[in-house]
Amino acid sequence: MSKRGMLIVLSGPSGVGKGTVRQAMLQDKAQNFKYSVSMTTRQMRPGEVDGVDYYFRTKAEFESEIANDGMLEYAKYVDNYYGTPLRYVNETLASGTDVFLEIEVNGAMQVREKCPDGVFIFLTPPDLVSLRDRIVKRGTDDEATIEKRLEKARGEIKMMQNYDYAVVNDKVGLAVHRIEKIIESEHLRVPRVIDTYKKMIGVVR
Ligand SMILES: Nc1ncnc2c1ncn2[C@@H]1O[C@H](COP(=O)(O)OP(=O)(O)OP(=O)(O)O)[C@@H](O)[C@H]1O
Ligand SMILES: Nc1nc2c(ncn2[C@@H]2O[C@H](COP(=O)(O)O)[C@@H](O)[C@H]2O)c(=O)[nH]1
Repeated sequence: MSKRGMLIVLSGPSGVGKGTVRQAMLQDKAQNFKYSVSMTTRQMRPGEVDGVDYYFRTKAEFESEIANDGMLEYAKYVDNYYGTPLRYVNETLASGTDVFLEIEVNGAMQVREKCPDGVFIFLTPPDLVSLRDRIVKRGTDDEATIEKRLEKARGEIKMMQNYDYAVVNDKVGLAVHRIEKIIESEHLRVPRVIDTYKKMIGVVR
């Protein structure tokens, strides 16, 4: 039986750079995880592609997925639904491949309940001024939305205590390196490798 994949959850306030870091990690051919594309009811931003950046759905479609138990987790964030389709995560983990979720804190806590052996990483900004700068420079949100996102950021940063690791995104390359080290170490944790060694002991005897 092949070993089950590891679930990696990355959270952090809006604009901290989760998407940027994840994309940089996906460029690294040595990384062997699949990104789980989320579902959302928010408007598509210029350049975003349905099925790549998100599955863009209506509120009714999203609520029907919830009713059909199709979501691993979901949350409302700044007036829209966001959630993780369950089937892709289950199938990918079962095939032995790691799955990477990039989700906000309330959804992450739902995942924590359901998958306590996941690895929960919180990406932090160096400070709140840099966070604001990043959201403003990204240019995807109007002033009112930026304020709502920043207001949420303080509460989200408090939730860091519920995560296993905190990684500062000062420089993208450094943040990527830190997360890659975490993933590498997590793969070596005894509960994850014990089955392999049990087999070895069986052969020795
Ligand atoms: N280390 C960094 N230094 C400076 N700018 C950065 C850094 N990391 C990301 N950025 C910039 O910050 C902006 C926000 O990044 P990104 O969209 O990846 O954030 P996010 O956390 O995924 O946001 P959201 O949760 O809203 O989707 C982008 O313009 C990105 O280029
Ligand atoms: N609980 C979930 N949160 C998610 C998911 N996908 C993305 N997100 C988070 O939503 C906010 C806003 O994202 P944006 O693309 O509108 O800037 C951000 O914190 C994302 O990480 C999900 O499936 N579940």
